[in-house]
Amino acid sequence: MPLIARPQSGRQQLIVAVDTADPAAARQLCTRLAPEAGLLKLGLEFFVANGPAAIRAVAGEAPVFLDLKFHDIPNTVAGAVRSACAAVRPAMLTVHASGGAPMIRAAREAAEAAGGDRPAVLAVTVLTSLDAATLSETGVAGGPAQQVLRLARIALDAGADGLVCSPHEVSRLRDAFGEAPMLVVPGVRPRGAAAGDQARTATPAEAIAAGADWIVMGRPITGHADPVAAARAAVAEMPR
Ligand SMILES: O=C(O)c1cc(=O)[nH]c(=O)n1[C@@H]1O[C@H](COP(=O)(O)O)[C@@H](O)[C@H]1O
Repeated sequence: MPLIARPQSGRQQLIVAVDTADPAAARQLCTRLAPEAGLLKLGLEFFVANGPAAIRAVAGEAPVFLDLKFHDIPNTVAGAVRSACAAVRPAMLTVHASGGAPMIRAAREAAEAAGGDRPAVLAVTVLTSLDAATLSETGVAGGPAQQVLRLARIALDAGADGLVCSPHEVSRLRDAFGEAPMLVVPGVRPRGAAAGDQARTATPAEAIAAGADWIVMGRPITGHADPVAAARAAVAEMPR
């Protein structure tokens, strides 16, 4: 069962996060941006408002990254992965690495059992919105980089195909785990763009140079007056 191919370079490495509850706006963004990107990411905001059938309706034939960040007991996550595979046929989906090894294993097994082209199971490590102080309030000592490495080891040993991390941890993950894990990297901001609620950020050029396979960008593209031009500018920045 083939997984999504690792992108070579350029626009294949861009994932656009289409975060809106409005199906007409989502459809317009997807139609305009699918030719500019490797995947379209649809997540909680769109899914909760519109459901799984609407994801296929707005994305068409474009590969979809279904970002619902499952985090529950293994049986429930396995069921959610089965349902997601049947309803959306995503190329990628997310679970929280902090759900632990049995949960991640259950997600991988459910993805394998779905048949056809199974989705890549990505484990979200430490959210890019968390800085060291906010993370430590949750009881995690040692800072984001240490926690990302800890969760990455658990996730990869339990069968995750890849990891979601901030640009700040990419080179450390490559040093520790080599080329094998797919690294999907949000928290990416062109120079001068508003960080918003993102805490651990870098530019598209920095994230790709550090070893990201894909970068995820939402608002700097979808909130731009010309989303196609913003997507092309991000791709133009990437080292080849
Ligand atoms: O799993 C994700 O994609 C994700 C993980 C993470 O740690 N941080 C993060 O921002 N994301 C997602 O990446 C996208 C970033 O959007 P912007 O901040 O608008 O570029 C959002 O859809 C987030 O849900």
